[in-house]
Amino acid sequence: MTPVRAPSAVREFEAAARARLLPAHYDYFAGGAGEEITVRANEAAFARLALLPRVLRGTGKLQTGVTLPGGRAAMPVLVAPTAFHRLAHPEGERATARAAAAAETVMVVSMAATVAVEDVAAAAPGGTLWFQLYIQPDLAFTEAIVRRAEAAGCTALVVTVDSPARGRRDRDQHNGFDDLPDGMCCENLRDGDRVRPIVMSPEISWRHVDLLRRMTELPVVLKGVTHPDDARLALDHGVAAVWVSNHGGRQLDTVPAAVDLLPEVVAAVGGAVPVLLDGGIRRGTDVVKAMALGASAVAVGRPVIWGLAADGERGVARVLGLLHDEVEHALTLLGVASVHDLRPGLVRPC
Ligand SMILES: Cc1cc2nc3c(=O)[nH]c(=O)nc-3n(C[C@H](O)[C@H](O)[C@H](O)COP(=O)(O)O)c2cc1C
Ligand SMILES: CCCCCCCCCCC(=O)C(=O)O
Repeated sequence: MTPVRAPSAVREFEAAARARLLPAHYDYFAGGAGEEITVRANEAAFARLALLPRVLRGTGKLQTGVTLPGGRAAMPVLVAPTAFHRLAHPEGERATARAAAAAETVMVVSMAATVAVEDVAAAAPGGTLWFQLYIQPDLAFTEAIVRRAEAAGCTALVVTVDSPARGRRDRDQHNGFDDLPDGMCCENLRDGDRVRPIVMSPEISWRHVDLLRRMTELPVVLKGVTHPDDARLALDHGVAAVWVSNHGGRQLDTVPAAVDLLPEVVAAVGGAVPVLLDGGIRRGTDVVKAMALGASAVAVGRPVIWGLAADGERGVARVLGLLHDEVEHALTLLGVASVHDLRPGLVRPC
């Protein structure tokens, strides 16, 4: 009998995950807004970028660690906030957090997590957690959530600003996916004996970012910036980092690929704060391309879900391990010793 091999590339986890997930749940994780043009563009844009290695650089020991406002990570790949991990695996966000801590990277806990942020933190003592927030129009409730994140030991707040409304997800509408199974809920939305719905409000504005900054000492990272003018405004409003993201193509369809937006945002930020990026990262070569174009670190959403659904904590650990190994391998072949030495000249369109 032919032995079944463990996936040797991140992309292989998707098939393993799909085989284990209910079809409607697979569609929720994999899908995006509208025609999913942006979903596809995110990955395709990396394929259109070529790497141009240098030779005989005597690089020796490699350096993949990065220091960010909310702490240090041993690899430049963070776990992006994604909702509903218990749909993928019974251990849910606990398993993800353990794997992220073992990889010594940051896990951004979604406000829509199916395990409470306190329990995620308890599952992975010593891990670095950031908390992702959708600012709720009820500011007292927003503040209560921020206090929980602080008390749980989160070291940064990631405020998602690309969601003044929910994306139109055709797959979810077709599948009638509009509720979580019994016994599962957004645990961070508990308010006394009820669980509030997440409100995505078009009324949220820069004024709320200012309010939030006054509410907490935690560094505020703005996730979902695509326009360079917004990156400049973010600096005016004192954010600690700008996160370029089109939400994995799940919000406004036909927004350009995230990596194509990166250079203009990096230029607008001008080194004042770190710039993070997510969307379509599936290989170590994608990571080094993004960093060569100015990202301080990147994050992965779906790859973590695929690892979790395929094999729980072990699957997430393998996904993160593969990406780490591939980053090191790409650095070696590029003739670059440190992720901090990646420069735009190493990348060109093809
Ligand atoms: C299933 C799923 C759920 C997500 N949930 C959230 C969320 O709760 N909060 C958030 O800010 N972004 C959320 N995102 C967006 C991710 O943080 C990230 O921007 C995106 O997944 C990156 O693209 P990638 O999946 O190609 O890596 C979600 C993405 C997916 C795929
Ligand atoms: C269970 C039915 C859907 C409820 C929608 C809540 C959205 C939570 C935010 C998750 C997210 O950002 C995403 O991209 O999905």
